[in-house]
Amino acid sequence: MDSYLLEVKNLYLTREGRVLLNNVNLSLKPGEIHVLLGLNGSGKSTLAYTLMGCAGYTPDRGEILFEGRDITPLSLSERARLGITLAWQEPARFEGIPVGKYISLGMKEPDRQRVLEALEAVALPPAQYAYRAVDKTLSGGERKRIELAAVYAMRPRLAILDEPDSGIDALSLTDIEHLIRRMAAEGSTILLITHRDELAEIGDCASLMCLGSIAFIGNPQETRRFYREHCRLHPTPLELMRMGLEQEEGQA
Ligand SMILES: Nc1ncnc2c1ncn2[C@@H]1O[C@H](COP(=O)(O)OP(=O)(O)OP(=O)(O)O)[C@@H](O)[C@H]1O
Repeated sequence: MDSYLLEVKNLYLTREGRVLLNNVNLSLKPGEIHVLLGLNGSGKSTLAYTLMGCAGYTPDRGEILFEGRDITPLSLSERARLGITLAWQEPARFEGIPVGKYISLGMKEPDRQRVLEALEAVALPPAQYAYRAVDKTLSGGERKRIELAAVYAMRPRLAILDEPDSGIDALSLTDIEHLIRRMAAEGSTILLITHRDELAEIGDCASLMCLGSIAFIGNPQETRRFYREHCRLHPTPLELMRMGLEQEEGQA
């Protein structure tokens, strides 16, 4: 029997009368890179916040298991202590502190060498960036890379990366891919959230989220194809039903 690092079972979340997560089921094996694709507004970030235990994202029903343990009742900081981390879509601003210090905030023990490695891993030359202040003179893409460096530096058990590619140019997309592979090689399990289907190729497995549900799970090529053929912003009920049928046929 497979043992999973993360198992999401029958997760539902309703906010302001809207069902944002609708019976989500997802399993990640240790060391796996799992890509979660989906259009804008399909519920990817909502799932990320719910997995992380963010305030206001307590599920109505369902379970989140981490190494077989039910972590659904745990707070964000308790989950962080288990080694779960979320790289936000909009990186947090700690105005004024040096970049190197910011990167070391989440590390169990200060390790200057690891901070420098983390900056190199996101292609930011340490000599230029380690002592520079985290402030509005950094570009959006630089902030994003610093956030990723901080996640890398802390060696998380599970890293939830919410659109690490947004605001980053095509050239540095390669750096991001490289970083994600490196994290996985060092033992982190990755849930990579994106709506750029070309990024799915770095996954061991890929899922597609649609209207708060997982509409398809397969290998990256299958999921990409399904995404390209079926996903548009407002699928009709008939299209949704067809998606369900095709997924079932694919699994039969
Ligand atoms: N706190 C909230 N209250 C009500 N609706 C919300 C709340 N948070 C998110 N939503 C809605 O839930 C839906 C899913 O949003 P979410 O941010 O999870 O989508 P997403 O797939 O991450 O989209 P994107 O790719 O644009 O980041 C959207 O329609 C959004 O407006």
